[in-house]
Amino acid sequence: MANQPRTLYEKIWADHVVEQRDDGTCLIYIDRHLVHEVTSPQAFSGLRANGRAVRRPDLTLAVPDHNLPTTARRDAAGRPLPIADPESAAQLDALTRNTADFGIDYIDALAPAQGIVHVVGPEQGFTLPGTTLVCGDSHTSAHGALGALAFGIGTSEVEHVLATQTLLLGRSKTMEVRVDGTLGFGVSAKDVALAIIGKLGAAGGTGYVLEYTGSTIREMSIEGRLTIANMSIEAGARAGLVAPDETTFAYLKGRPMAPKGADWDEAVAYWRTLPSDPGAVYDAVVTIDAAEIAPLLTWGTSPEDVVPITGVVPDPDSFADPAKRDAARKSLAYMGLTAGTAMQDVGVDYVFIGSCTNSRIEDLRAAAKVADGRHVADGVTALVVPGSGLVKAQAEAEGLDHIFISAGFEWREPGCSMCLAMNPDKVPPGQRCASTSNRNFVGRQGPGARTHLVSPAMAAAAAVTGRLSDVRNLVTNS
Ligand SMILES: CC(C)[C@H](C(=O)O)[C@@H](O)C(=O)O
Ligand code: SF4
Repeated sequence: MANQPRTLYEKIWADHVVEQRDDGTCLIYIDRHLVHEVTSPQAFSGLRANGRAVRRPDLTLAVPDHNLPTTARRDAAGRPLPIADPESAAQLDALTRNTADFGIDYIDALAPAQGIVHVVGPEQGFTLPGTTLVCGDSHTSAHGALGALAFGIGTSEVEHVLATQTLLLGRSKTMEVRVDGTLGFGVSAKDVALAIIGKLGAAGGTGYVLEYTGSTIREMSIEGRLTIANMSIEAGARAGLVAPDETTFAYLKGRPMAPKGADWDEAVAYWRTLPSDPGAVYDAVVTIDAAEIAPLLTWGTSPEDVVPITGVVPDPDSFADPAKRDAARKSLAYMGLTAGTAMQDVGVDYVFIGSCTNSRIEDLRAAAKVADGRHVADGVTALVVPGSGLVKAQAEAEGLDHIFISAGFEWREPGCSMCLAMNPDKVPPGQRCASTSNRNFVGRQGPGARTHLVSPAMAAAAAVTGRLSDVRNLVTNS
């Protein structure tokens, strides 16, 4: 059945099978491997212990992001500043040593291109359509926005890929997530991502690779697609794909690690063959009407706990499923919320604009548009953390840093920052944060921290009003 229509996932999979095993699993060739400081140290130790080399250092790229403080990295004289936390310093030193010893490309903490691994990959043109891409990090799903089959792996798999450039994998089921129509005023890719997770549930995508299709996705920038693919894992899916198109090619052309000259033309010709064939069959299909998506946010401690900003804190008793009722009760207690409270009546103490979900230039522009000419409300600490040094430089070239700083936001160095409590940027216990990141789990932003996931524009709206706010009341539709 050579001519049977195939999905994008099936095509990429078929092009990477090295060996099919009797139990149905396949040895899959891995084209790209991203490495960060948290999940790689034991993998390198394993290689050393077994006297192994990295098989394809040229297909491996390392960058520190999770542990790195986002305060100034050099003193006034330009000398590098030491990292205060000994554990972070040790992990960063280990990455520096490991990449040097094994001959791996390394964007170090002081390099202009340093940033969050999932911002850096696409930005450098390291992430390419039709490739298999892995990283010891769950949000590797982001890279699927460019049509790469990209997923997170554990540390032992990191070692396996370093040593062999392959992985033993079982096939996933496919789910089409179709979003059609025009997004309303004030509604962004983040709201689409939250709408999808709200609909699927945090486990709805388990066992599937999602493919995002439909006119809304087609019309979306790569930045927006990255936001959506990034959160695939929050719906339980291992990966999320967007078929490559002209938007993808325009984004990648000329990037430092993208193919050049005749190689580029050849690559684009291949990439054009990748989109799912008409009539290709998915194991499941979900459709969403873009016009029905409002600016959304989370109320609880799972990314599926989604409500429109015009809504209220739900009553746990309103959930049919007893497990969900119980979870909702616990969530409300943790979040310090009472059922029936209007979301817009909830005050915030912190605002975090950053993370691999929402720290690219378009995200910062959207937040700056709201911040422009306003001021962060009294008692609110607001951080803007660009996803990479290149995003930061671009934002500064556009004057966005001035807008943020004069509005009272802190303008930081790139890194994971307040997305997770692995570096000095933490939300104190009991404090509430409007955050553009992707996880609102218990303790995610610090022990006892309360997180509401929002879009960049909504985060800026919360910062300047001091409460969860409808961004549509703060910007004009022009
Ligand atoms: C630290 C890392 C392993 C982790 C992940 O896998 O995603 C982190 O990036 C996260 O977002 O929780
Ligand atoms: S920004 Fe957050 S979600 Fe992304 S890799 Fe870092 S810790 Fe994970």
